[in-house]
Amino acid sequence: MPSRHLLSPPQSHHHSLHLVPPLAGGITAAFSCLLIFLLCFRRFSKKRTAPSASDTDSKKPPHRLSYSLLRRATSNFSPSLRLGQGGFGSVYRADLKPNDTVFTNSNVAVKVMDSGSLQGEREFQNELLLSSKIDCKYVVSVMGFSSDPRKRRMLLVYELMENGSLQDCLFHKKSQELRDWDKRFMVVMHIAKGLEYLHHYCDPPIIHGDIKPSNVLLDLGFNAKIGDFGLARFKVEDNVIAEGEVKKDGVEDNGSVLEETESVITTSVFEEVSNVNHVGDVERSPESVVVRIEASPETVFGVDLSPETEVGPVVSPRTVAGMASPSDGLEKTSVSEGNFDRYSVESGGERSVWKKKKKSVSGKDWWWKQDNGGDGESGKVKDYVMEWMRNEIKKERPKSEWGGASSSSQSVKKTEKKKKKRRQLDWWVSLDDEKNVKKERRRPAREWWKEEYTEELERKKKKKKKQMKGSTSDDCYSEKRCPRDDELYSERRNKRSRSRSRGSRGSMDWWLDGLSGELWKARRNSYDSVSGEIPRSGGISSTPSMRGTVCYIAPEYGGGGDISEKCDVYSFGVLLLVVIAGRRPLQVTGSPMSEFQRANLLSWSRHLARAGKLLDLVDPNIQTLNVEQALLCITVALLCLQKSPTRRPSMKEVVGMLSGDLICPPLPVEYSPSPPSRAYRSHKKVR
Ligand SMILES: Nc1ncnc2c1ncn2[C@@H]1O[C@H](COP(=O)(O)OP(=O)(O)OP(=O)(O)O)[C@@H](O)[C@H]1O
Repeated sequence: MPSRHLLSPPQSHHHSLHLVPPLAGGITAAFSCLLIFLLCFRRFSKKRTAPSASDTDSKKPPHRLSYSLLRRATSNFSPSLRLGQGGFGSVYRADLKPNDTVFTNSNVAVKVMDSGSLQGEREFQNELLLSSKIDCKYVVSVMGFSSDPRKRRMLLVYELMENGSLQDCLFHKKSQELRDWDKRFMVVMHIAKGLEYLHHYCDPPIIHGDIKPSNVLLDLGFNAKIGDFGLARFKVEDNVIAEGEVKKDGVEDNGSVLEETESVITTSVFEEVSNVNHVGDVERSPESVVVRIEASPETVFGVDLSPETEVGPVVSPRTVAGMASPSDGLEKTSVSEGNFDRYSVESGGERSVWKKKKKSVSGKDWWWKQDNGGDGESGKVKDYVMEWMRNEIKKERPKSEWGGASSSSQSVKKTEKKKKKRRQLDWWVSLDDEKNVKKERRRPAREWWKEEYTEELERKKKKKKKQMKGSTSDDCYSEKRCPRDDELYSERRNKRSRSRSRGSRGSMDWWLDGLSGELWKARRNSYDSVSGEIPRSGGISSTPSMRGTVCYIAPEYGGGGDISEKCDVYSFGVLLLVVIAGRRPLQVTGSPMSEFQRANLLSWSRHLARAGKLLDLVDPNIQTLNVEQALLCITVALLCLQKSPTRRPSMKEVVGMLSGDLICPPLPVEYSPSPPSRAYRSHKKVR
């Protein structure tokens, strides 16, 4: 028995040895089948859930091309082939010979970055790095590049968008096609889908950071694509900082590598921002404000774009995010309290350099400062816009009608004195007080303003009453009275500005409602691609800064606050209004006063919403208007423009609402023509 017992195990072992290979093989095969199936399923489901993703099979990284090839293709960068001028370079049409490249499309656009501009270099690198991650038919694709750091040559090759930018088509060419509502709606949908792709289908998600009409390009069929990723960045989850939170070292971290880098910002017109519209003979709109960061790209980015460097997707998001926002710390800190390594401001040859300070103020503070017209540089945005508007009025005002105040130098001096005194008071009133202003001309504006102002005061009173009753509901659309969006947003601001008198939110504050941005460090002006000129000061629409564009930039982002997709959503809201209204966000046209109330598109649209006249916003040039769609678009835009980022819809929701897949919620109470009566009834009950 023992011998049998002893023999049997080897037998069974031998037997099992025979069984193991097929069994293991079977398991491995089954496992690998399962793995393959899962992978396929994931890919398939990703494609199905991302309808906005490109219909191309795979994204090819941008090709390196030789400088001479691109020079030949653009006839030595002939001015006749120039498509437009951006903040940091010119864009040319290029005709590549089929033998020269691997591109199927021989017509391309070549952007020649200005040499010696650090911001230009930053944008060049950003575009390349992000393009390797983007594969969407609603985004302009970067096909190639040419780079020679020693000669400071940086060129980007894009797919050619035959109809240029949306800005040009809307405001300069006034394209006939865009008079068709369906085309406009299609453009809006494409932009929304492009953003939806960036926010929801990119891995990691990408925040564009500078959505505006000049960064939307149109192809032959007026299909819109989002371009210019110079300010874009990857969303880095672990980098999210709670509202107002300051990191241990006192500096908010936005993934910036520049905080540790000694750099110099040189802004030659910094001082001009607050009070100048004209420099020399050139009419300066806010677009013409320049900021340059001067440092070698190597020290700033730590990236070598030497000819041997391959551009591919081997860059970690973290690195890219850092690279995408190298100026964050620098800007942010310099905006608020001069917390910077070295910040140099040149003005009229004068140059001063500050050393690093330790104290830092959060981005929100910056915004409050802006809004409050607080001291420091940031407060100059409002001053500047006020100044700009005054100049606009003067320009628009015919001398025969308004002459008294401006005809004699004496009266000009008096007006100047008055201006200074009344800057903190009421701007509209100061206008009214100007000598020889015909009563009948000023009355409508004044009455209109009074109406607005009284409404505002009444709303504030009501708000206070409600607060005293202890309304705490956070649901905007619930039956209970809920805090309005701007109530939520301004709660903190009110706390900070207790020192200000209660009624000190003057008409200018109301008028500036929704205007945000960083005028003082706006980057170089982009020229109109058609005229090749600096845009007429008919509007402050395209004022790009290193963090976005005035009027398009979300308030929380402008101050160096946390960047999120909701910043893009806000910019999209502005863009949506611009496309529907066919005008710039800030624009004075025609006779001074009658048009003046409409000058700020954002506050005008809010005013119309409250008055229940949303359709008045629609561009009168639009033919075959689809009223329902137009109303839907305006409603979505207003939802996107809510000051509290959390209340703004996501781009997925925006696409859902615009395409009719999602039901659009009603407008927030502050935009409703009449406050919901039930809300008040419920309060009475509480009483
Ligand atoms: N791929 C393209 N196809 C056709 N035209 C283009 C293309 N890219 C740019 N352009 C034209 O060149 C102009 C300048 O573009 P660019 O991206 O350099 O600057 P911008 O976006 O207008 O300004 P900024 O860079 O200051 O934001 C655009 O307004 C557009 O008219």
